[in-house]
Amino acid sequence: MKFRDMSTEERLRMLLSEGHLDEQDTGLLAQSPGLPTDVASNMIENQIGTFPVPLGLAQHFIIDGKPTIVPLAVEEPSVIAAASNAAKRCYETGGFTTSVKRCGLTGQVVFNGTLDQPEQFLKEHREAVEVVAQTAHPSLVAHGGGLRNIEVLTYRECNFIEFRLTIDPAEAMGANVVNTICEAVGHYLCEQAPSLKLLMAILSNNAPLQSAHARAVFPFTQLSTAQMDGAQVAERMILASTFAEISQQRAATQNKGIMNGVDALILATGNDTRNIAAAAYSVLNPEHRTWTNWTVSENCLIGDIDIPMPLGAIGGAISTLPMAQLVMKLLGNPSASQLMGIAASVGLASNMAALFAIVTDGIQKGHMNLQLRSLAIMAGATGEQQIEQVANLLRQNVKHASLDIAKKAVSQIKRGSLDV
Ligand SMILES: CC(C)(COP(=O)([O-])OP(=O)([O-])OC[C@H]1O[C@@H](n2cnc3c(N)ncnc32)[C@H](O)[C@@H]1OP(=O)([O-])[O-])[C@@H](O)C(=O)NCCC(=O)NCCSC(=O)C[C@@](C)(O)CC(=O)[O-]
Ligand SMILES: NC(=O)C1=CN([C@@H]2O[C@H](COP(=O)(O)OP(=O)(O)OC[C@H]3O[C@@H](n4cnc5c(N)ncnc54)[C@H](OP(=O)(O)O)[C@@H]3O)[C@@H](O)[C@H]2O)C=CC1
Repeated sequence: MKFRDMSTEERLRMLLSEGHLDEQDTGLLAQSPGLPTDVASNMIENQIGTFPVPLGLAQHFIIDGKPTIVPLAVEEPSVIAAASNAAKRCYETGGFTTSVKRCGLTGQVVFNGTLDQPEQFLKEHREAVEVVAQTAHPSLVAHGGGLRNIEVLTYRECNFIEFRLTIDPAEAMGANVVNTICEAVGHYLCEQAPSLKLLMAILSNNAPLQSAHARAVFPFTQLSTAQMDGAQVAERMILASTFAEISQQRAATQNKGIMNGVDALILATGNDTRNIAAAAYSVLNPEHRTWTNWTVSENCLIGDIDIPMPLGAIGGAISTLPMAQLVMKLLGNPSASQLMGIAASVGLASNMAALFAIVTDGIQKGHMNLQLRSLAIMAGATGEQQIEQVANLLRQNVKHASLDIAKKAVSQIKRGSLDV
């Protein structure tokens, strides 16, 4: 029997019998916490288990005047603490204010060939294309979405013609919906112009029309440290962000920091993380290397983020994963537009906390402090008391904390020769 045709149980038995895994391993895989095997095995191919990551709650968020619990699914320590930390520092000024543009996704129907008068061709077939699009996915129109625009682009020098569709996915992320419509339109146009060869009919993950803006105001009083007053910290944070605009190396790190929160929220809601990353990074260029902007006004630091966020509140894994449904419930069952605003706010918060840390105490103080517990577990520490014992030991000389030192501490504790 082919691997693809086996049940999950049969695949585990095979891995066991061929010696790839032992019984403890297959027992771990069979547990599949939070996601029944019959759901998981129908979501992906060749499924053997699930891969849980921790789910936590970022606190102190007020978004558009509403206190919001923000569930984040993430494997990295300090991401949730950082987002909460930033949200707390703008709590008294009302938290995050968002605005969202949700005007449609782009579908590309691309042909190899030429047309003498492409504009005229489109004009003659526009109405029929609209009917084809609607018939391809009638329920989308019922949900308030559907085809919004068609334009034709010619690439004469390379012999391509593209019919570019703008499709409103209503509350869905919309990839399947858009692909279905594009393919139907592609086949229809082929029939109308036999000189054209359909090359592809596919969603574009460049989604400038599905983007979110968030703003937060951080009073200088919330930024001061033992060494610097709030105005100085704000100035240094702006400088750090300015440096990201001129240094590709720094921008990559700043953007990773923004994605810490965004990606964790996207994952937790069952949205497609690759889609959001592709859309977000596709708008960056040497003139615009990051999504945030920091300014100062009236004794406050003001943060803005503008980021493509083509996500959905329904469909795909959002509706299939029980955990994603639970997360949506914790978020107050937001609409797709509201979720876009929440994601942008978390991205802005993640950036704020990271900038604040790196221009004041440095990232290692806060981040490593939390990372040490992971290091202790990696070194083999078990149980709350042992993990904290090892983390404490590493904390005493945080600059030299390493897996080796952690392992030595664990073995000493296990032998009873270390008392921290
Ligand atoms: C780590 C902190 C938050 C400590 O910061 P702190 O000032 O010591 O925190 P605090 O103890 O004063 O607490 C402030 C709030 O933070 C939260 N908080 C604080 N600690 C915890 C915790 N243990 N568990 C849960 N929540 C925590 C919590 O909400 C708390 O308020 P409270 O609820 O207590 O009233 C701070 O140093 C920080 O924000 N650092 C930034 C960490 C960061 O950005 N991590 C991401 C990983 S690094 C990275 O990926 C890329 C990066 C950073 O390089 C990107 C870039 O360079 O731009
Ligand atoms: N390039 C990319 O990024 C690609 C991504 N994907 C994947 O596609 C999936 C997302 O596609 P998507 O089309 O959103 O998901 P679905 O295929 O699940 O489609 C969404 C469905 O939700 C139903 N629905 C119910 N209520 C609403 C509403 N209010 N608004 C809109 N739809 C509603 C509709 O079906 P009904 O008829 O029942 O009402 C609709 O067809 C993700 O899993 C993604 O990973 C796939 C291909 C490419």
